[in-house]
Amino acid sequence: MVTDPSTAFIHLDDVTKSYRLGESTIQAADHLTLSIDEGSATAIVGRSGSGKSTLLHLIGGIDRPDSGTITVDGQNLGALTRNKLADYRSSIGFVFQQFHLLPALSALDNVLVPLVARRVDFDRHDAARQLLEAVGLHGREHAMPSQLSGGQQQRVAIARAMIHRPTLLIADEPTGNLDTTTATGVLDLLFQLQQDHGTTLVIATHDTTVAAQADDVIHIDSGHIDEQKNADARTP
Ligand SMILES: Nc1ncnc2c1ncn2[C@@H]1O[C@H](COP(=O)(O)OP(=O)(O)OP(=O)(O)O)[C@@H](O)[C@H]1O
Repeated sequence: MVTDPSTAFIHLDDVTKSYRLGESTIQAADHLTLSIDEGSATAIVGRSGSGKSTLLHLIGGIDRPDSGTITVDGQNLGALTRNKLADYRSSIGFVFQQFHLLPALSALDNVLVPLVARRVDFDRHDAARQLLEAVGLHGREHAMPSQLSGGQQQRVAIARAMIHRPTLLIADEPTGNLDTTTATGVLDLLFQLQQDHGTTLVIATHDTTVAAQADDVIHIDSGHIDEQKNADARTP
């Protein structure tokens, strides 16, 4: 668990983000201060509308805060130019509730999408095949998304999120569209990949069982932190 913000991989200091909705203002991030360790798995839990996605969007550089600072891997996101922020965003692996696979591309080609126009020092096809095998889809490389179940499509999406070897993986309700058994398999896979690759995982979920697998759990309500605690459930 993080004790020193100066050594944290992700640090938010007094971050706010509000949205105007007609006459009213919604405080989606309400003076958030938190730290996340490199290589850890952090669950963001809270009821619908509590601000989980907002927090992930701020960490992922998809949204900019109204005030406060966000530092990731030593970079102050607020100080980055538009191009540098785009580079930062593309360095992250994102997994969403909707799988967002390209329907005209095979599983293998979907996994390769993040590497289009990117120079890499590894064999991209080998890497994609290995990842599809790691997510349990060996033999389904050439299947089209429409030929895969929801759980299998999410596995492809996870492989796609990992293909560029991100140091940070952000997952927003990744099991929201899956039945309980399939969801458990997908979560186990995310945590396994996180451990195997030393990736920092930040996962937002309604699913309280996720908390038991995470290193840290941040409870949010109405945009502010109710509690940040070490789940202390993982065997060393
Ligand atoms: N673009 C937007 N414009 C206006 N209000 C927004 C916008 N995005 C989010 N909100 C509001 O901000 C609050 C937090 O939303 P957010 O999506 O972060 O919650 P959440 O915890 O991820 O919810 P869910 O679990 O339902 O996805 C909500 O009240 C939501 O309606």
